Amino acid sequence: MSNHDLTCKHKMARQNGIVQPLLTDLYQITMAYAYWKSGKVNDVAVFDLFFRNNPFQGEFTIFAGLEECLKFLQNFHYSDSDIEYLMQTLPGNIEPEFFAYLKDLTCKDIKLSAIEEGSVVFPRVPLLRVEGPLIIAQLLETTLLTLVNFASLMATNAARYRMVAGKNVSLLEFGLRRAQGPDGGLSASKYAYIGGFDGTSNVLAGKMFNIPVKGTHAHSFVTSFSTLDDIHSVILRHAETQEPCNLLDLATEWRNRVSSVIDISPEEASDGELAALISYAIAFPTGFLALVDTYDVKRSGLLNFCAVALALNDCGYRAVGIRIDSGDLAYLSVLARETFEQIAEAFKLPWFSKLTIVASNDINEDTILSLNEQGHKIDCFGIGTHLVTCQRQPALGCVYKLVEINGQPRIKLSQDVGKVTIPGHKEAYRLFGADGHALIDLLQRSSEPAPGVGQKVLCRHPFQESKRAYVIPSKVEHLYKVYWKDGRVCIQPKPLLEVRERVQSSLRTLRQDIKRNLNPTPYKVAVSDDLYNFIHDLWLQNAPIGELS
Ligand SMILES: Nc1ncnc2c1ncn2[C@@H]1O[C@H](COP(=O)(O)OP(=O)(O)OP(=O)(O)O)[C@@H](O)[C@H]1O
Ligand SMILES: O=P(O)(O)OC[C@H]1O[C@H](OP(=O)(O)OP(=O)(O)O)[C@H](O)[C@@H]1O
Ligand SMILES: O=C(O)c1cccnc1
Ligand SMILES: [Mg+2]
Repeated sequence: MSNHDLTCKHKMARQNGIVQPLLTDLYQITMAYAYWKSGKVNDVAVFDLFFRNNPFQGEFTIFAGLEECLKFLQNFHYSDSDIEYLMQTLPGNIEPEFFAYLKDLTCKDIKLSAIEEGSVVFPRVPLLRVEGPLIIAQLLETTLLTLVNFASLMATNAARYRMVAGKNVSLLEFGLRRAQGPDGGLSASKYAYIGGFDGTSNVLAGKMFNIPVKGTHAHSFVTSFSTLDDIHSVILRHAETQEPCNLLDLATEWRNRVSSVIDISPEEASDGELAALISYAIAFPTGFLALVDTYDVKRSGLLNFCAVALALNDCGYRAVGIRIDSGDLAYLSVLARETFEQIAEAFKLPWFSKLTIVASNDINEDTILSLNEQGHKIDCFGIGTHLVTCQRQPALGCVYKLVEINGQPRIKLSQDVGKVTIPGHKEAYRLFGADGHALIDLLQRSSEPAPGVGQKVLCRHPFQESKRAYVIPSKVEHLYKVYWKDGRVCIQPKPLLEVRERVQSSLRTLRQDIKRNLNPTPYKVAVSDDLYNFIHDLWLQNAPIGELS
């Protein structure tokens, strides 16, 4: 296991090169031309980016991806080859002046307001508000969505794993091999860390984002050894005296002694496995964490591991622990802990009882909950597939909707009331109760005064007339800050470690019933009375009156 230096100074790391203006849907560029052709170059728009439902049958979401959005705005520029490609690809009738216009486009006239990255967020409350020239704001849609959707889904997924695992268990992300391609894997590692994982096996993610990189070894390392003769060198120098120690002799002797303590015959244990573990211990005497389930955890892996760990102890080194990657993880972790306790007792080595037990193999939220009920003795979960592919819900449905143009509100109607957009330039506030918990998120028109502490505010359900409540907040948090304006980043994004801490502090403001795994209570999102009337007046103005025949 290796630890990464966390004290490294934060800098806005370079963006994955794939994030560029052409990483968008064709229709954004064709619309840009049609806007341009129809004289909308000076139109000013407001777009909201929001989601409609929390993922994973939960009642909260973690907002992530903001830092990457800022880097995208900062670097937004069509290169010569981009323009050349568009000229070849778009229909031949497109006027050359449009390409000249695209060539000079930047995000200098865009203003981006956002909720702080790592915050808990809720349906319908915009995460980003993008204001500026219609054409440019429109061109940003797909890329901003792709940067926020998976990031927030992953961070939420990871935060849920952290909640069920509890704070005393380590969580490692092992998903790169199973992720949705290289970019999915890289993003998964970054946002798993933000959501509360402690490290990743993904080395590039470690380098790019300054995330601790950790790992053990695979079954192939064990199966590549067949007999004790496969050991290349049996010598390890003592940690202090530098005297050469024969680790094979020591481990063989210890295997006999351990076998009588735990009542497992050394004949049953695999010599190939012992050879592999000795070789691994010689390579990593200070980081000996061995996979013990290649043949049989009880009859071979544990015995061989204890033998090598005790041999290492004779050479002045302490082993780290084991990983179990198959079988009944509750039963095997309890068995391993009992074995370590027996050895600690028999050979007067109290630290042996505290050796780390890592478990992996298709683990998900439900597995962890079940293992908790069974009283497992696992210190660390290594989690891949379910975490990084977000198998339980593979997409967060963030959308990007026009809510105002040239100062005029816009509404998108739908048969499905939940899909009707909330029009106009709005502010969002989080109102807290006397016990410090967040009570409700309130959307208001930007022209309204902010709700005041100790003042009674009428909070209304955006679409159900009879659902309303008075709230007297003991604290009011304005959710938006301007992150990008006049062509520059106004608030530097926080280092990853601080965003990771923000996730936990933000989650602490939620009542437990909102966070529980089974049938959580919904958190309320409301609109002011003013905004309620504004929505419904606009709705009536825009909804066609049908004719019955
Ligand atoms: N005690 C337990 N309670 C609940 N789920 C468990 C427990 N132990 C393991 N699991 C989960 O059960 C599944 C077992 O997977 P599977 O049936 O493939 O068995 P396996 O042990 O991997 O088999 P194999 O030896 O073939 O690799 C995994 O998803 C694992 O996380
Ligand atoms: O199970 P996940 O949550 O995706 O975690 C990652 C898995 O990747 C590794 O082996 P791999 O699955 O490649 O092979 P194995 O199952 O045969 O061990 C590891 O041993 C885990 O099992
Ligand atoms: O380091 C490990 O143990 C590891 C890394 C990736 C996938 N499975 C396990
Ligand atoms: Mg596996």
